[in-house]
Parts: sequence; structure tokens; C-alpha cells
Amino acid sequence: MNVVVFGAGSLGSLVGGLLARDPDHRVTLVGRAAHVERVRADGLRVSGELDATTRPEATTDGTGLRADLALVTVKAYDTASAAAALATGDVDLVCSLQNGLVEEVLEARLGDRVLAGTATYGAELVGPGHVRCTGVGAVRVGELDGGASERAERVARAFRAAGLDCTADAEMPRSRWEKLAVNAGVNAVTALARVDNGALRDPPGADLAARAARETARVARANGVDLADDRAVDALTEVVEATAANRSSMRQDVEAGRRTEADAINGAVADRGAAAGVETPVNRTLAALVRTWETENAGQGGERGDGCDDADGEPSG
Ligand SMILES: NC(=O)C1=CN([C@@H]2O[C@H](COP(=O)(O)OP(=O)(O)OC[C@H]3O[C@@H](n4cnc5c(N)ncnc54)[C@H](O)[C@@H]3O)[C@@H](O)[C@H]2O)C=CC1
Ligand SMILES: CC(C)(CO)C(=O)C(=O)O
Repeated sequence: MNVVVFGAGSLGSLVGGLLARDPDHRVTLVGRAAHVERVRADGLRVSGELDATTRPEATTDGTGLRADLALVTVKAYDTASAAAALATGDVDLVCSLQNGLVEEVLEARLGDRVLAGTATYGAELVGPGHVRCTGVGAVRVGELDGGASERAERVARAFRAAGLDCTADAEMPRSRWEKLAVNAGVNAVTALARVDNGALRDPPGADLAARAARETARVARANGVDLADDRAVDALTEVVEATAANRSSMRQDVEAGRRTEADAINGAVADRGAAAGVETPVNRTLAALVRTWETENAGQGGERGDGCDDADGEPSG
């Protein structure tokens, strides 16, 4: 498959680097200058829980690209600009692996080429040309409205051919909201309290996170998605246990002084809840607290800490 990975930061570099292990795939990373230059010169190194050095192509220009599949791995707030860039090219399928409710943003610009996806691999960009795998997880892809899908199967086969764990999911709407419930419970709480995910195993963090996840399940049901409260809380509990030693992505953003994805996670739950007449006091409060922090602090961290600064590209939001 000819695959473009739009947003070669942590997750995009990991997934793109691993996909490039299959010589039958042609992989192109779209990223920032320092990272792109290093990948072109020395290849992409994957370390940590997986070990590989591969040679994907790399570019800073995401416009006019031709691909069978574009994986979108920018932060949620950069989704609209990624969609605009992809719309200038010739891409058959587009699949988000992001957190948060972003697929509708892609669909508005790119139409029914868009598949939904979730990823539980953990990734951290160490520096230009080098990404660390902090957790071997799994990828799910499927139709936004659910149902069996030949094109999702094709994408899943391409991932598996390169040794990634990937399933075509006929129940993608539920899987997507389940992942949202997990992120609604984990991300803002760990970012605000500055704790590892494992702190949510016990009260009071566990109770707060479970309330955010239950609210998300209620909003999902009001939006026609069959996600039971217990299933959302079980998913949360499993992820907290499996990632107990992790710094959540939102905590990493806050500690680095970067903008967060709170709008696409807790904010999206609160907004969809309001539209459907469902009260979401926990998600609304978490989103407001993170936004309050962002107003005073985000953007003051300067360096990304991985040497792959955004300063040489489009501003992030
Ligand atoms: N890092 C992880 O372990 C996981 C991340 N996710 C989700 O995946 C998404 C991406 O997360 P990360 O990889 O951690 O973020 P990241 O910030 O490390 O990577 C995004 C990259 O996209 C680049 N980018 C944005 N617009 C661009 C453009 N127009 N041209 C070129 N490059 C552009 C940014 O400069 C950045 O390097 C988020 O929604 C996150 O929640 C989901 C599962 C795991
Ligand atoms: C699964 C989890 C909560 C792992 O930390 C994550 O997706 C994130 O941090 O964004």
C-alpha cells in the first residue's frame, strides 16, 4: 500500500516507522523540518518496547500527495488544516488514529473516504529521527457508521502485513466512544493532578475518572451509540491498569507548556451532551479547568522537548 502518515510526531512516526518494515508498502511521513531531514538522512529509529530502523520517505509539504491511504496523526486541533492539505492531493482513503471526536472534521472536508480509527500503542518522539515505543497496543479501523467494511479489512491487512496488531471493527462507533470515555476519564484528571495513570486505580481519582467515563457513555447513548456505563468504566479500569506507569498525553502536554486536546475530549463530551440534553458536570468542569490552565500557560513551554519544534511549520491552532 502507498501510505501517507500526516503528522509525523510521536504516534505517526511509530506507526509509519513500523509500517515501513513491509517492503511492499511505500510510506511517506509528513512532519516538521528537523525530523524530516534526519529521517531522510539516517532513516527512522524505533526503540523501547519495539526495535527497528526503517527508511520511510519524508516531507514537510502535505499538499498534493497521492496515496492509497492517509493516516491522520496530528493533534486534534490540527485536524482541519490536515484535512485541507489532504484535499489538495489524490488520496483514496483517510483514517484518523487520533484521540477525541475528530472524524467529523475530516469527513466535512474529505467526504466518505474517511474511516475511523483508534490506537493504543504508546509513543514518544525522543528527538529528530527517533521515536520510542512506550507500549505495544492495537489499532482498530472501521466505518464511521459501523458495519462490515471491505476497505477497513484492506487497511487492517496492510497493518498486519507489517507486523502491527490491527483489527477491522464492525462496531467502530461504540469503540470510538469507548476510547473517548477512557480519555475523558484519564487525560484531564492526570494532567490537572500531575499524576501517572496508575493513580486512578484508587479513590478519589478512580471515582472522578469513572464519573467522567459514565457521563461519556450517557452522551454516546443519546447520540445513538450503544455504550453501557459498565462497559465504559471497565474499559477505563483496564487502560488504567495497563498504562499505570504512563504519563498521559495530556499530562505530557501540560508539563511541556503545550496546548492540550481537552476541547476534543472532555469539551466534545460536554458539547454533544448539551446538544442532546444530557448533563455532563464532570466533563464540563474538567474541560473548563484545563482551558483555564491553557489561557495562562499554553504556548509558554517553547521547545517541544524532542527537537522537532512546530516553529518551522504551520502554527498549531
Ligand atoms: N502519542 C501516543 O502514544 C498516542 C497518541 N494518540 C493520539 O494521536 C494524535 C497525535 O498524538 P502525538 O503523536 O502524541 O502528537 P505529536 O504532537 O507528537 O504529533 C503530531 C505531529 O504532527 C505535526 N503536524 C501537525 N500539522 C502538521 C502539518 N501541517 N505538516 C506537518 N506536520 C504537522 C506536529 O508538528 C507534530 O509533530 C493525538 O490525537 C493523540 O491523542 C493516540 C494514541 C497514543
Ligand atoms: C490510553 C491513554 C490514556 C494512555 O495514557 C491515552 O490515550 C493518552 O494518554 O492519551
